Amino acid sequence: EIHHQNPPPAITRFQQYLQISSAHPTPDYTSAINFLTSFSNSIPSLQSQILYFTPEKDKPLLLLTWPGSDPTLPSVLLNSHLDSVPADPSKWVHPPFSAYHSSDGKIFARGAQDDKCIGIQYLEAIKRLIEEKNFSPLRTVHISFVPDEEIGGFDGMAKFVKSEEFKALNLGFVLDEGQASPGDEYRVFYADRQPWHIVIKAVGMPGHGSRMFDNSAMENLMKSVEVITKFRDAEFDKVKAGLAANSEVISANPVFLKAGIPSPTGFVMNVQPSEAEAGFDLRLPPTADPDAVRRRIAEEWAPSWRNMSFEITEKGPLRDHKGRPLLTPTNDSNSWWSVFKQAVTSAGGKLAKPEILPSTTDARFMRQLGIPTIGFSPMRNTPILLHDHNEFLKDSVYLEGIKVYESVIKSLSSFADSS
Ligand code: MET
Ligand SMILES: [Zn+2]
Ligand SMILES: [Zn+2]
Repeated sequence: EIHHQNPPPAITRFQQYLQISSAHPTPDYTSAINFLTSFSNSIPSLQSQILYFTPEKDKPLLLLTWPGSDPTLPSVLLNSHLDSVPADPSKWVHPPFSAYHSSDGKIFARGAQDDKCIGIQYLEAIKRLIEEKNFSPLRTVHISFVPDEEIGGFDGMAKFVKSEEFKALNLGFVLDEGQASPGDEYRVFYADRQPWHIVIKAVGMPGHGSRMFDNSAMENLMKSVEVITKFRDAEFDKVKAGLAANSEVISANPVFLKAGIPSPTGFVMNVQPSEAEAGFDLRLPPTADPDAVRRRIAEEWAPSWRNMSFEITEKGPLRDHKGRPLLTPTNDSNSWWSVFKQAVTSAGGKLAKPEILPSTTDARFMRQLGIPTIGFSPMRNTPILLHDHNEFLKDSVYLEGIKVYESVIKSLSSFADSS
């Protein structure tokens, strides 16, 4: 039972972090970093530094370090991102940056699940291990708060992993964000799907709105949209038939359509335009063959014989430097996994069968370097609301997550035998 008049300090701090708007397109990174730095300064033995990877120094990355007693051992990184996707206040029952605490314990805010919860839970867990349990780690533990994850991470984690500072961390294992679990078991992720942004463009004959003719830009675009929709349905049918999980097929979802000749009242209605385009968000599971997808796009989705062209923007790596898919083993061959799993169990939690994440995180940049990385956000009995209106997390679930991290951080940082 959480008292609303006098909530525990951990709840108040979570609300304070949520009240800082770090939503795109204008994330307030400075306030977020100031808040986190001042909290971290109040925890003994945590060191902090701010790194920048853009010349404008407008995208800070906060790196905290809890030194272990044996700094020669590979260290543990706990990662989260500072930013969030935008929120349209008119679609929310409570303002998205109010962190409103309802009488049934829900804390409403953009970022409550994705992923400000885990960033500050890491710190609360470390604070308790130091102040209440008098625990000191064998391995060094690093905590990173990175910018720009939601826009691809290119000025954030993608640059960080290439830096000297990153190499010096000598990482053995990374925890990054996962997703909420509607059931009793925590979900856990060993891979991500990789995003490709596809824009297809059609050109064609312009003409009077009344004329029937072949090869208009609109006709060409709509034929392609039909072909892509068929592909989408076939992939989705595998999921509906129970043959594959959502995250094990290729998703191809339309995200914009752009055509027509603007006029002061809307669009010119009696002219058939000579250009039209559409955008798709594709997500490829690690098992997908990227060359086959590229061929399909060129030959079927945007064939030049239909006056189509296309652009593929691959938002991150699909393979490591040895050409292997980006997967972290979740079996006994990975002793980090065994330690992690045991720690969740001893905190009273249970892990669901490890999954591929349907969306994409910064974990891909660490996995590309061959560093074992697990996606995990300890939220169970919680609806999946990331990027949705009215995103919330229950206070009790949030506090339970801190206990899980206490156990996980303690075990990972005490783990003596690295293989
Ligand atoms: C485009 S990189 C990933 C951004 C975001 N996390 C997503 O899954 O959509
Ligand atoms: Zn997100
Ligand atoms: Zn996220």
